[in-house]
Parts: sequence; structure tokens; C-alpha cells
Amino acid sequence: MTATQLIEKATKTINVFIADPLSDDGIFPLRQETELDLNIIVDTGLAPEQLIARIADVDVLLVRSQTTVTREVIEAAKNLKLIGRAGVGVDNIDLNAATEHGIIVVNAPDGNTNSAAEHTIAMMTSLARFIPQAFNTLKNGKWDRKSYVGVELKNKTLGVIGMGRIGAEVAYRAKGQRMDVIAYDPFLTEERAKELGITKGTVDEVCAAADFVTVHTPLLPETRNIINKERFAIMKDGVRIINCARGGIINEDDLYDAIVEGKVAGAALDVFVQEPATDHKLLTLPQVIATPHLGASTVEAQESVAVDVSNDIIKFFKTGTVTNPVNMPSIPKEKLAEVEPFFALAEKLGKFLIQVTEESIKQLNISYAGEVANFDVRPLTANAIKGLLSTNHGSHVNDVNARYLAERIGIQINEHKTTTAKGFTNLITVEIVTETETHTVAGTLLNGLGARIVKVEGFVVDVIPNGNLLYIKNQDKPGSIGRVATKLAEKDINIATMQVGRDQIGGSAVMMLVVDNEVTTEDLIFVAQLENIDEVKAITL
Ligand SMILES: NC(=O)C1=CN([C@@H]2O[C@H](COP(=O)(O)OP(=O)(O)OC[C@H]3O[C@@H](n4cnc5c(N)ncnc54)[C@H](O)[C@@H]3O)[C@@H](O)[C@H]2O)C=CC1
Ligand SMILES: O=C(O)CCC(=O)C(=O)O
Repeated sequence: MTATQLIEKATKTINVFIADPLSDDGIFPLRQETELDLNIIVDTGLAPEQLIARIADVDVLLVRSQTTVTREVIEAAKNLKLIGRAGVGVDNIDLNAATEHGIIVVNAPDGNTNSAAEHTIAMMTSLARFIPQAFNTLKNGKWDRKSYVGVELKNKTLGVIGMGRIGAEVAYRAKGQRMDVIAYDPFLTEERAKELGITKGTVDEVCAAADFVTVHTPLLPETRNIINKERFAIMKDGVRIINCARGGIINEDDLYDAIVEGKVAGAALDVFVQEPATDHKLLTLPQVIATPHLGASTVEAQESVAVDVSNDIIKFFKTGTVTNPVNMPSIPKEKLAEVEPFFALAEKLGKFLIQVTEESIKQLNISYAGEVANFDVRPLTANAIKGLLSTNHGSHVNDVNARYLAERIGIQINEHKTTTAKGFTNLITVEIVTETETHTVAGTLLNGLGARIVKVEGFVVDVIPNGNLLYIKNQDKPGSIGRVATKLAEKDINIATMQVGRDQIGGSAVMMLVVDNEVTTEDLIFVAQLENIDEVKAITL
């Protein structure tokens, strides 16, 4: 986002639409914000078509898990810049559609971890001791002690699929119940497992070893139905299942069958494929206990997640960055600060290159040399792409969708890092490859002097990347420079600075002129017709 775009965002009224019930205390940061002109609209429980009808001038949409933010909603939201999810799972948001439209999605990944872990443990304990069933019987006036003989947790094995924030908290608490824990997570290392005092296994090993299986992954194509009839088959007879993550991670039909067949002793479910799930066949089974997606429903969690997204909304409109992005690289503030000074340079290099070719680009190669190579350069690549796509996409291309848009139009992006910068402290070289051409431009940040273009097509130059440039390829013959200068003077075009470079005496050469006026196509044709001139391009940076 450019400074102008930020100022524009900050000075106009920002419509924040809250579509699901959020903690009042949690959205306090939004209500007390004075620098931004925030117009907070709360309208919950809308049907999809009602939301679509309300969303045209909304800048920020805030949801929990009830509202489904579909592609249709996103496409109707012509002003939408940010979707805030007061919670963890973003499976109710069409992330692809948001990314395509350059809409940033933020969530609140930490705020409800504790509540979800506590709920999981409560569900596991209730399942082991038939607490809901016994309570129901008692409420109905029956003192039944025989039907509800449970099992202890102590010395049982808890199998955890997904050892992220919640999975790890559940494992920690299960250890407190003196359970053994075996877990699978693609990112679980032996060291981390050791640190948590648990065993690391494959999904099958976890399923085979566990007396209780709990899932704590997001709902992704890879995790959908990860617990299915094949996995039930390798579990112990009498295993108990807990799902406080997302409906669909456990195949509901297979779970139903496994309970009816007696393989699974019981299940505790907080989540369902289709919610609300008031009329679900699993709820007809006495071995199933359930809550209506209450994992995060505590005063503390609701306040915490709403505060986190509220703060990210404010941060976004003040600084253009966020703390918890879902659809763009998440880079800590101090890491972002390292590369921020290079943003404009990277964007200008991309902008330069798009103006030297008329062909469609197949490949974008970006090389980072010197100190910059030590940094997280993903935002720089995004800025170079923003520059490259700026002529076609204008302000619609941003950090969120830059890479996506480039890849969608078939541009392959390659990043390369090297510590040697050939005489410069930092050097960013951007190359574009088309069917028949390759063009390169390189730039650096000079200490105290700002950005410079230092190489064009391999020729050494020293140009401030600002304003109107004329990029001329010519043959290194006497009189070429003079003729160009005279021709521009005839057209009343004033030359501010001029740089020349050549590969060898009498060989190929380039001229880079910074001119005070915009250069028209007619002016270009004029210059191109001069003797020994091979190519002329006007570039605006
Ligand atoms: N019931 C409720 O109210 C709540 C439900 N949730 C659900 O719990 C999920 C987990 O939340 P967090 O622990 O905070 O997220 P997290 O992102 O910290 O952890 C998720 C873990 O799942 C792992 N994972 C991803 N693919 C996997 C696979 N194929 N197999 C095994 N592990 C895999 C990841 O590596 C990561 O460690 C959320 O995505 C959300 O859907 C979260 C909060 C409340
Ligand atoms: O209470 C909610 O908003 C649901 C929480 C949840 O499922 C999540 O954070 O992923």
C-alpha cells in the first residue's frame, strides 16, 4: 500500500460491519479509536442474501464462525479491504476469493486457545464418566448408578492429531491427568515432543495406540476425513473420540457406523459438518455427547479474540500492516522493518521493467544480493510484482494478491539470494523473461541518498528512479548523444540528467535520461528515427 492510499484510507469514513455476535468489551478498541473515522455497524444473524445486500460500501467485515463469507459476498463487497475473523478457523471464509480481490484476512489465533483446550478436556472427562447422560437421567427423576460406570483417564493413552496451539495445551493438561500422550503433526519435531513429554507417531500409530483420540487440526483438504472407517479399523476396541476442532475432520457417517458396531465406545462432539446441527443422526446415539460449538465460548476468549482483531483493524488502517494475517506472509514487526526501506525501490524496478516490453511476461527472476539477502524478502518480491502489474491492475494489486495475480497470468516467480553484491552493500536485480526477450534492471539503496537504479540491461548507470525517464538503446557512434539532446530540445523537452553506458567502444550503448516533461508517443517516434538509435522507451516511475 502506498502512503497516498493509506492517507486516503485514514481520512475517509471506514465502515466496519460486525456480522456475528462479538464481545462488547472486545470491540472496545474500535469504539474508543479517535484518529480513524470508524463507523461501526452491528447486524448479526443475516441470511446470505441479506448480507450481500448490505455489504457494498463496507470496508471491514468482522465475523466469528456463523457467517459464511462466500465468493458472492466478497464480490458484492466493492469496498472491502479487510475481513476479520474473531477466532482461529477461517474455513467459513473463501480465502481464494479474498486473496484474488486483494482483501486481507486476519484472525485471532491465540485468544481462544485456552478455552478450546479446557473445553476439550471437559468433553473428554464428561465422555469418560457419562456426565451428560447421567445428568439427564437424574433430571428426569431417575437415580441410575448402574448404567453409567465410566473409565479413568489415568494411565490411558490420548492420541492427538494436530499439535498446534490447542493440541499442545490439551496434551499438557492430559499429562496433568497422568495420561500418556502420543501425537501426530507434520511439524512436530522429536525435540518438541520431548519437551512436551509426549511420543511422536504417524496418524496410524496414534490411532492404534490411543484409548482416546482428539483432533486439533484446521479443516483442510488434507485433514478432511482424516479419521475415517479405515482409521477406526486400526483403533482399539472401545476407543473414545473427541472433536472440538471442526466438523468434517472425522467422517460423521463412519463415526456413526463405528459407534453402532460397538467399535467406538463414545464420542464427544463440539463441531459438525453442517451447523447448526440440531437434527443430526449422531445426536440420536446415547454414546454421543455434544455441545453447540462452544469451544471458544467463554467471556475471556471472546473478549480476547475481539480485542485482537480490533487492534489489527486499527493497525491496518494506520500502518498498512497487520499482526495476524491469514492470506499473506506473516512477518514479525522487527523483520518487516528490515525490508521496509526497500519497498519503493523493489516496486520501481518492477514498474520500470513493465514499461520496456510489450510482450507478455513468462518469468520474473529476482535476485537479492548483499545485506538484503539476509532478510525475509517476500514483501520485496510482492512489491516488485506490484510494480510489474501496476499498469494492468493499478491500485487493485497489493501485498495480498500480487503473487497470486502474477501466477494467475502465468508468470513464474523465482527468488535468488546471494551475499556478494558486486561493490554494493545491497543490490536487487529484477529480470523479466518473455517469449523472445529478457530485460534486467538493478537497484540499490545508497546510504543517506536513497534509491538508485544502477544497472539497466547490464549497463552501469546511476539514476534516481523518479519521474519521467527516457531509456534509449543506441550504437556507440559519435554524434548519437548530441542528436538526441537536440531533438528533445526541438520538442521543448528539458533534460534534467543523462547517463550513458556501453559494452565496448563502438558497440551497443544505452542512454538513461531524466526529463522534466512527460514524453508523448510522437516524441518517441521522433527520437527513434534518429541515426544509430535502436530503441526508445518512455518510462514513468
Ligand atoms: N471448537 C471451537 O470453538 C474452536 C475450534 N478451533 C479449531 O481448532 C483448530 C486448531 O486450532 P489451533 O490449535 O489454534 O491452530 P494451530 O494453527 O495452532 O494448530 C493447528 C495444527 O494442525 C497441524 N496440522 C495441519 N495439517 C495437519 C495434518 N494433516 N495432520 C496433522 N496435523 C496437521 C498444524 O501443523 C498445526 O500445528 C482451528 O483450526 C479451528 O478449526 C479453534 C478454536 C476454537
Ligand atoms: O466461537 C467461535 O467463534 C468459534 C471459534 C472457533 O471455532 C475458532 O476460533 O476456530
